[in-house]
Amino acid sequence: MKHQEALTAYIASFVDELTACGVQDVVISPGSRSTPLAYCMAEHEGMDVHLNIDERSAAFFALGMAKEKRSPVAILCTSGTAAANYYPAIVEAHYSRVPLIVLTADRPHELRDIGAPQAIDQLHLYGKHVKWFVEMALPESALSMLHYARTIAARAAGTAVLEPAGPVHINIPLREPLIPNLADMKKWVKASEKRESSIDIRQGKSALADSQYKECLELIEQARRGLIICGPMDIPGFDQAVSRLSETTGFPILADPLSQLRGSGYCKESIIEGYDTFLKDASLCESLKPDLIIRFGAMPVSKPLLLFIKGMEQVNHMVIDGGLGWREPTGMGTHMIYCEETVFCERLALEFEKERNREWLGKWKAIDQVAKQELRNIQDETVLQEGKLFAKLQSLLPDRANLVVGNSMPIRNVDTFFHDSEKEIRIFANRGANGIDGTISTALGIAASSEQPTVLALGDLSFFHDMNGLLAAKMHNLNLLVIVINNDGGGIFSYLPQAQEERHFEELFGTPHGLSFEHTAALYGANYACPATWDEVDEAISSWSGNPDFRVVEVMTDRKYDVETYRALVKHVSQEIRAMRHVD
Ligand SMILES: Cc1ncc(C[n+]2csc(CCOP(=O)(O)OP(=O)(O)O)c2C)c(N)n1
Ligand SMILES: C=C(O[C@H]1C=C[C@H](C(=O)CCC(=O)O)[C@@H](C(=O)O)[C@@H]1O)C(=O)O
Ligand SMILES: [Mg+2]
Repeated sequence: MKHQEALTAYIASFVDELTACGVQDVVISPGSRSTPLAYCMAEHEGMDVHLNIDERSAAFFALGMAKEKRSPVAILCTSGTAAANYYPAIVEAHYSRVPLIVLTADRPHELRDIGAPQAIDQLHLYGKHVKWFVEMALPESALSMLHYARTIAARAAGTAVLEPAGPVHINIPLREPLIPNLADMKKWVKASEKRESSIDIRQGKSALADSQYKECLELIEQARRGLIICGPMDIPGFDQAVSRLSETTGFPILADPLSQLRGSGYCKESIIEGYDTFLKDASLCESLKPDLIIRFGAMPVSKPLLLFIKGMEQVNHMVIDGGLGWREPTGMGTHMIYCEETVFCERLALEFEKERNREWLGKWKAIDQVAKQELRNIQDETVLQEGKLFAKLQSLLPDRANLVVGNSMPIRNVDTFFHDSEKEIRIFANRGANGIDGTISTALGIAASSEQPTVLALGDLSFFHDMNGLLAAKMHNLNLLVIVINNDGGGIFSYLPQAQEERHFEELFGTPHGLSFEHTAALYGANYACPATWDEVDEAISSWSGNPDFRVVEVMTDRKYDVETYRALVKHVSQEIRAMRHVD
């Protein structure tokens, strides 16, 4: 009895504190050692349990939920390789600053490193990819230990959301028998809350030091050809603040598809979306050289933009990072400013009420308009082509939706072709580590926590990589439109230098597999369509928009044709821009 009492009191207190600190969703994968936590979480009214059998999928599912909710989600698994399967999603959470509470049940110390079953070394299992690691003490019912359990829970939740947000790992050794007494759970929760409510771990918004403020003000005041560059980020209200900064400084905003600025009503006048295409033209880059760069968020998807910045010798390049990190791969940053991004914009925008020169902004907007106009010619394509699919997508989506985009070519096609959106589309992708794993599960986590319909667009290898993840849609009756662009392999490699070498290319990089996914859709209970014409694509997607369900739409394309079409279009864009009068 003593053992069960200690187990129940301790775990119930821990779980109650997690919910009190805002952790109200947990993705649980089945196991025995994690039994007391699973039972108490399922029993606790403040905790929603989402069962996901495959731990790799489960962790990405939680990642998607946490991204959509902008708050921490817990994951719980048993000991052994179950815990190791969490690792890919933890890496992505680390680099994309998503708060996860990783709970791994473990064998007690006497069963470690002696050949006992399902006992691996789980201490610091995820290395530097978690912000904090702790191994909890074994359960005890002393009040001080119940307070300790609460403190660990509160510290984990608080640490996960402190900037830069990220995953924290709690390893929980548990001795058999593992069944708690759920009838006593409420009693112990009450008994252990005999103290102030959960520890309040707060963080002030990082502000701008006066000395930095003065220097930023001076640099902006002196600049005549400033650029605001917004990479992947998701800060509610930032769009209005950065739009104000652009308005008062006259600086254009180069907006990555994951900046949440494309489609924002605030930035229409100053947003530039076609830069990935026209910055491929080296001579044009020269005429667009800025005298100041102010960069927010992670590094944009666009490699041409990265190369453009890398060519900026003698240009002041401010990186504004409220997450106190170092996301500066260009090597050209001159000022690393640890200030909350919206605070920075609001503080500095106020200083420039007077009218500023608009020619520079006008030049960028004119070039961008020509580029986007020419890119829209992709609509003339008659065969199924990946670029046209993304160009059409925004007209086919509902007015408010989540668009989750796979890495490799899908995110680059969104960058190139998804613009001038009049709809409220939140765009998500796993750009922390650019993995092709876990994409389906991430999208289903977003679908599970969002009120809006969710669409996933990804490649065939990315689809193959996480087919297991589809089970969550079937188990939890989730709606998701999965658009899989099947070019029978890794299309992106056809854009890379590897494609110059015929030998071994298909074997090592193209990796054709000959799969189509109709049976996969059937296995997981999804509706399925494989449109053969653009009219059928329109029907398959727009009919879903009208009545969302769980649907796989497989669009067959040709890798070689897609590269040729894209390159011809880029060339044409460049020619049209050179033909413009005042672009010197
Ligand atoms: C887990 C993981 N494995 C391998 C890679 C390397 N990689 C990047 S893109 C790519 C091919 C992706 O193919 P697909 O999803 O079909 O997209 P496509 O390039 O055809 O658009 C690969 C293997 C990766 N980024 N992540
Ligand atoms: C496939 C991998 O990722 C590579 C894919 C594309 C990148 C690239 O060069 C794209 C070119 C463009 O967008 O114009 C490449 C890079 O960033 O250098 C990535 O490494 C991979 O396995 O790394
Ligand atoms: Mg592919």
